[in-house]
Amino acid sequence: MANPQCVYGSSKLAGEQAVATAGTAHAILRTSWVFGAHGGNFLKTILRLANERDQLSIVAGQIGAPTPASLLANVTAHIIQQYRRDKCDFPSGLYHLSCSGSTSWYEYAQLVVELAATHGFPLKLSAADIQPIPTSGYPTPARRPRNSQLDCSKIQKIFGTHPPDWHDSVKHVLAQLDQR
Ligand SMILES: NC(=O)C1=CN([C@@H]2O[C@H](COP(=O)(O)OP(=O)(O)OC[C@H]3O[C@@H](n4cnc5c(N)ncnc54)[C@H](OP(=O)(O)O)[C@@H]3O)[C@@H](O)[C@H]2O)C=CC1
Ligand SMILES: Cc1cn([C@H]2C[C@H](O)[C@@H](COP(=O)(O)OP(=O)(O)O[C@H]3O[C@@H](C)C(=O)[C@@H](O)[C@H]3O)O2)c(=O)[nH]c1=O
Repeated sequence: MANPQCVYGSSKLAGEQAVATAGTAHAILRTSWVFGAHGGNFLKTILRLANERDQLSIVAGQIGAPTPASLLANVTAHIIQQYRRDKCDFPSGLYHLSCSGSTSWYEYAQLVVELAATHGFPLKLSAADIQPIPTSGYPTPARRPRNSQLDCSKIQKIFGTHPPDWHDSVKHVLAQLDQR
């Protein structure tokens, strides 16, 4: 059951409820820790900071699954195609969609720096210079969930989605950034 921890979470839940009660076919996708080659996101923040600083402190007490924007785009396109095919039988509802596996922000940052080094990105630090810290060590105005993992079995069963492992998606985006 949803239990929003902050104003952002409450606003997302209100949006979901408005869509679900609007009386039309719909698919609501809940996701986590979105990243990609475009726009701002944690992966790109770490690449920038790793080129500016010789040490980083990253929260280790929050877990989740990094999820590429491309997965969300591809699955959304697939769902829309299915809606066009079977309008009357469309399985409207709320779905979870994230990569498989899970990690902490700390381990995620370490992998980003390790991969960045193999691609020859400019870096002032290595993965060993990243320190794990508790959530209290990185205070933010909005409370962050300790566990952002999502059970994605429903979208797998209904739409046949098989999310990739988060490591592979991070590797793919680093390779994309390398080609720029
Ligand atoms: N980032 C994450 O980890 C997660 C994000 N989400 C949800 O995914 C969605 C996208 O998040 P994220 O990519 O991080 O957000 P960003 O703030 O990076 O991007 C939001 C995008 O929406 C556009 N936008 C904002 N308002 C409007 C509007 N009124 N009409 C049309 N376009 C608009 C912005 O356009 P412009 O650039 O022109 O301002 C921008 O391109 C949000 O709903 C967020 O709550 C959910 C879970 C995790
Ligand atoms: C830059 C930085 C971040 N962090 C931590 C803070 C936070 O817990 C975590 C991620 O920080 P960010 O500011 O990138 O991301 P944050 O805004 O917390 O990310 C969230 O965005 C919203 C929209 C969501 O829905 C979530 O799924 C999630 O992706 O990393 C550090 O510990 N040290 C650092 O130097």
